[in-house]
Amino acid sequence: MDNELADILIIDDDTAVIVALNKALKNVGRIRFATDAKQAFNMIEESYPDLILLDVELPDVRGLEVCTMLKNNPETENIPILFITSHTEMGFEEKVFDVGAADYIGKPLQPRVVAARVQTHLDYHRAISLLEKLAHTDSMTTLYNRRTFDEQLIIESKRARREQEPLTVVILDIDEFKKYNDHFGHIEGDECIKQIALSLIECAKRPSDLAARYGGEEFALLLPNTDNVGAKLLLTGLLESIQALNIQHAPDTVHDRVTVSIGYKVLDPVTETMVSSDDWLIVKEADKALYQSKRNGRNRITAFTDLNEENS
Ligand SMILES: Nc1nc2c(ncn2[C@@H]2O[C@H](COP(=O)(O)OP(=O)(O)OP(=O)(O)O)[C@@H](O)[C@H]2O)c(=O)[nH]1
Repeated sequence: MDNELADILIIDDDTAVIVALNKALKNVGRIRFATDAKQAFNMIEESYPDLILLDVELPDVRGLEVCTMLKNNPETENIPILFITSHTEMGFEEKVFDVGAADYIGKPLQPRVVAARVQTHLDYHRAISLLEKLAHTDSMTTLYNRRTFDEQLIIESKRARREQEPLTVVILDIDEFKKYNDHFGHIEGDECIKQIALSLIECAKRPSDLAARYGGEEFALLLPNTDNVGAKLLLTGLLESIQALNIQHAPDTVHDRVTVSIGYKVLDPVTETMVSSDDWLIVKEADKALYQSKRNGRNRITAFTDLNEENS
């Protein structure tokens, strides 16, 4: 919602309240309204609002239940919800906060107080979202950062074991990048890293795929539900798309265009037991495969299983 007017959803069956809130918030955001819970859920599904103002008493479902449902859904749990209420009895405030509401606004409505409270929660929500984005992404490439990769690796390896699905981890590294930097300079080096990052984003297309900058000129991919055949196909496409970038390399390099070396490991529930106490083993094995790609001449893909075959 950066630089855009906030999207505020009012859920209330009282027309007078909707009109009053609309007037109070006209400079704060773009207003949508629903008069019952069913209509509200349809509107939320259409596009997630930045903030919800919710009546305690709705014709179909109680406001507290609506709030609980939204807070139990990972897609909507972070939307701030402010209750509109004329309830003044003891314990009511606690109930509102118990179901995860951000705040409540008492009736009769005071327009300036409503606008100030809503603005405060929008600013707070915007700041938290920005901090979360900064904490999880690499600012230079917009890829996820290593911390996010590490967190997701634990989650996805647990899921793969539980659901008996394959999981592929890929590590890749730009070839002879020191020579590129030494020849063209660090600014050009950064541009080269950004272009490789874009190729990764294009190749890892599934919503569950995760592309990360793992270190300086090193990247990682986490590909849930991807077996060896799928991994090979995707990585061959990646190698080709990086070759197609046609970035001239420094003199005295093995390849005259910028290339990458790739190593990967598939945890396959059919061929091996996935019980391992070391979540990082899969990364270490993908890394070993990467170094085999380097040793074999770079600009190539090596699976960890290929190493075992080479050694046998
Ligand atoms: N421009 C730029 N360079 C970086 C960045 N991060 C790491 N590097 C450079 O990447 C280079 C990596 O060099 P090495 O680890 O020696 O490996 P290499 O030259 O790529 O050789 P191989 O990995 O064996 O193919 C170093 O010169 C780092 O300074 C970055 O963010 N920007």
